[in-house]
Amino acid sequence: MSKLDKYRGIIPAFYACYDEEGNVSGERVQALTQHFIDKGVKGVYVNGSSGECIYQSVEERKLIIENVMAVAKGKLTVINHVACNNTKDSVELAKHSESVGVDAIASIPPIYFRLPEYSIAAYWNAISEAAPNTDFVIYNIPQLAGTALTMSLFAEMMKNPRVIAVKNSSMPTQDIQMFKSAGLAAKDDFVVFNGPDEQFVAGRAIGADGGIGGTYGVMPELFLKLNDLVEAGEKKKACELQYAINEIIYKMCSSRANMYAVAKEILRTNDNVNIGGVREPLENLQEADKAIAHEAAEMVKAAKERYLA
Ligand SMILES: CC(=O)N[C@H](C=O)[C@@H](O)[C@H](O)[C@H](O)CO
Ligand SMILES: CC(=O)C(=O)O
Repeated sequence: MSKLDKYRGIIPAFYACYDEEGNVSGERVQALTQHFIDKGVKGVYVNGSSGECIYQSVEERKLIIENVMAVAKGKLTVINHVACNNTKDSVELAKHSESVGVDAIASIPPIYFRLPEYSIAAYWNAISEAAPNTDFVIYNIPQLAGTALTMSLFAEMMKNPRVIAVKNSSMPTQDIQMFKSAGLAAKDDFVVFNGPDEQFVAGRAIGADGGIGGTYGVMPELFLKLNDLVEAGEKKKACELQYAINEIIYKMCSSRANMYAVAKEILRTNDNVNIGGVREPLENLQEADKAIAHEAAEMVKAAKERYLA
């Protein structure tokens, strides 16, 4: 058993939880956390893209992780994404994360300005130093961040003993292999998380230890089953379930509204968990989007009946 086994499995990306006025709701954060515990997932990835972190204040992000920890402590592996695009605020969130006892902190690179690699490394290392007893996860999501994790930057970050994983959301699954191989060459153990939910089976096949995903939250049972099939070497069944999951994701992405608004409507419909809407400029649901969300919710139910029997 490795110290890093707590990261190996299905880790839903936590959604932003708002009240009816659009304010962060601690109560709803706790309800969603409990919902994920009941579903049996390995952990949660808080305050990431799916958590709408780039539209939230430092204080709101503290409130969110405090409420997650109030329910999840000892029951889930908790990874808190702390990047704020400036070192000072990110350091503050890293410190706070350690004080509330998260398992790991994570960070994207700084966005907007194209910074040299030594500045990105300095940013990540400053954040990591602010949580000296907490694991650190590099978040590689070049299509949104505008900066990719290169092998030279990765090699530089391997010098930091707290860096234990990459959450890889780039589209080439080969990137997973590259980080996994280089990580294991540098350290006794190293974790790579699959990012693109639509490629879970492929990502696991090429070396991902598990996954962190933005759509797991509306169908955790299906991803848990998918992970079991991969572990059992049931390639044909795994592909069949992956295809069914992908149809659900394509449906979720077919609305005018933001995908997370659709995800929240599915949670309300299928699971009776109400975490509000999305924060502007993300687009909330109009009637046509609600119909799409309800179709997706039905597809989730049908897939559960078909594949979990
Ligand atoms: C670009 C992006 O946001 N990727 C997420 C994290 O890696 C995924 O989990 C997606 O939300 C998911 O694959 C749906 O497209
Ligand atoms: C995985 C993902 O969607 C997130 O960063 O929240």
